[in-house]
Amino acid sequence: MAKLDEKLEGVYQEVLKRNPGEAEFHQAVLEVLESLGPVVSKHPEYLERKIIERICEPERQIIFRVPWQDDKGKVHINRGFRVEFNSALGPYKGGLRFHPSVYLGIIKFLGFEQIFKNSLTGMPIGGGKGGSDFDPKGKSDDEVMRFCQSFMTELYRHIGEHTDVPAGDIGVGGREIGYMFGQYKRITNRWEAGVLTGKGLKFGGSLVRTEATGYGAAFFINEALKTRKDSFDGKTCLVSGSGNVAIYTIEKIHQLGGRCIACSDSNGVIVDEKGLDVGLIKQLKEVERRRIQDYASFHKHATYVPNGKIWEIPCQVAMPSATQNEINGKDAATLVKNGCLAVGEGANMPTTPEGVKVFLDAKIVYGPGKAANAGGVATSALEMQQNAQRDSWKFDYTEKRLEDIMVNIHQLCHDIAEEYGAPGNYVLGANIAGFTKVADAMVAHGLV
Ligand SMILES: NC(=O)C1=CN([C@@H]2O[C@H](COP(=O)(O)OP(=O)(O)OC[C@H]3O[C@@H](n4cnc5c(N)ncnc54)[C@H](OP(=O)(O)O)[C@@H]3O)[C@@H](O)[C@H]2O)C=CC1
Ligand SMILES: O=C(O)CCC(=O)C(=O)O
Repeated sequence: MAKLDEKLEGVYQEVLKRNPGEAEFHQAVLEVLESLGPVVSKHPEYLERKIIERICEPERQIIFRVPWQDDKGKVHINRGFRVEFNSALGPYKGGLRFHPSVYLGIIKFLGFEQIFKNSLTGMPIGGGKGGSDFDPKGKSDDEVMRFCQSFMTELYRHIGEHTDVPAGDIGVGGREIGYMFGQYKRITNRWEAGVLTGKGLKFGGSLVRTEATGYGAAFFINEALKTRKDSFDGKTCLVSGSGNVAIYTIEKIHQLGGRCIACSDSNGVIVDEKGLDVGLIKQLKEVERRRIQDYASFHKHATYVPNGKIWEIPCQVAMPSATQNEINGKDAATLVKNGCLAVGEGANMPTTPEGVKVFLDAKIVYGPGKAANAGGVATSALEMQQNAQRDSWKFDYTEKRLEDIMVNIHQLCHDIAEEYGAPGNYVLGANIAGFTKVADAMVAHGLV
């Protein structure tokens, strides 16, 4: 682990003291602070004005009760969160996660990452994140609807197209966004498309938003491979998860000439050496809401490995697209030993600090989540633009906008890494580029 600059060490110790028990948040903060030593030497005003302390302290944290009834009439109480982290560049923007593991520390790490990611997109969006410890798995549509309505019955008073614009994340897709939009409209009596993104295409959604995070991550790694005179062509790839990000990462890798041979869920891994059948995965996961295990009953040549470890399968490109800390130091060493040339993070913070060190030391291509998966939120900002114009753009045009944004993000991270004497280090490039823009805006806004 890099040693922190003395002044930044003080900031970090304060973060630990003020936010006890929030391990994921501590991890996300430390990773950013490790990159900022040379920045604060060059810009002492950031320290004088306590910009870093301010960035580490959310502007507002909302925690609320979410009561709902299941189909049998039994009452359940979940906890809802929205952390409005930083609005220096625009309204708070970031997804909602519904997963039983959710607690304040996870929402804060995600919200903190979102500040820098959103800055990298070049769009006018601040950082925020929210969610609940509600588990949508195994719930009926009606149960999910009642939960979403109860969740929005509190959340509506904190959000708005110029204030805070939530979207999806783990466990929150088009169905959940639709129910929440309906409840927002009902409570406020406003048809305000820009209040949520990831909406259905018939009521203000944008083409390409569904595909954007996965496609964007593949575009980013494609750019990084080009700097090494390489491409996806003919590469064997692994993509963890089998949700929104995973599905469209696989699809774009195939379009770019690679072959994904495995994906996963929290129960196991599916391996298809012929290349995964994306159409089948979409049908199983998006339409029928089944488990990835069922893939093997449609393709007899594929194998399902219960509790399998996807990172043990030899590959040239790995795209973790499930959840945080899914690649540890040992997994990273295995990937590198097996010939992996590039890792692109579709998920947020999927690699532990030990794993990141392995990738950086090995000097393979390593695209950290806040840069590589920024295509989702960038396309959400494009959805906001279309809503503001009361317009809807064509698929090809919107996809080209996404690709251009990802090419720019790659270039920015690449150039900043070179400028700071660490060529090829996209972690440093993303942290410094993302941070500097927010910090300069905060300086300009005065002490707020
Ligand atoms: N959706 C978006 O636009 C964006 C998402 N991200 C990040 O991408 C990642 C995936 O999100 P998304 O695809 O939207 O979510 P989905 O809910 O669509 O899919 C999540 C996938 O990851 C697996 N998964 C989730 N939690 C765990 C866990 N604790 N252990 C093992 N597997 C797990 C799920 O398996 P199972 O069904 O078994 O739980 C599922 O296959 C997250 O890190 C998210 O923060 C980043 C940027 C934008
Ligand atoms: O589209 C959005 O607003 C949020 C996407 C998101 O949650 C993320 O980038 O992690």
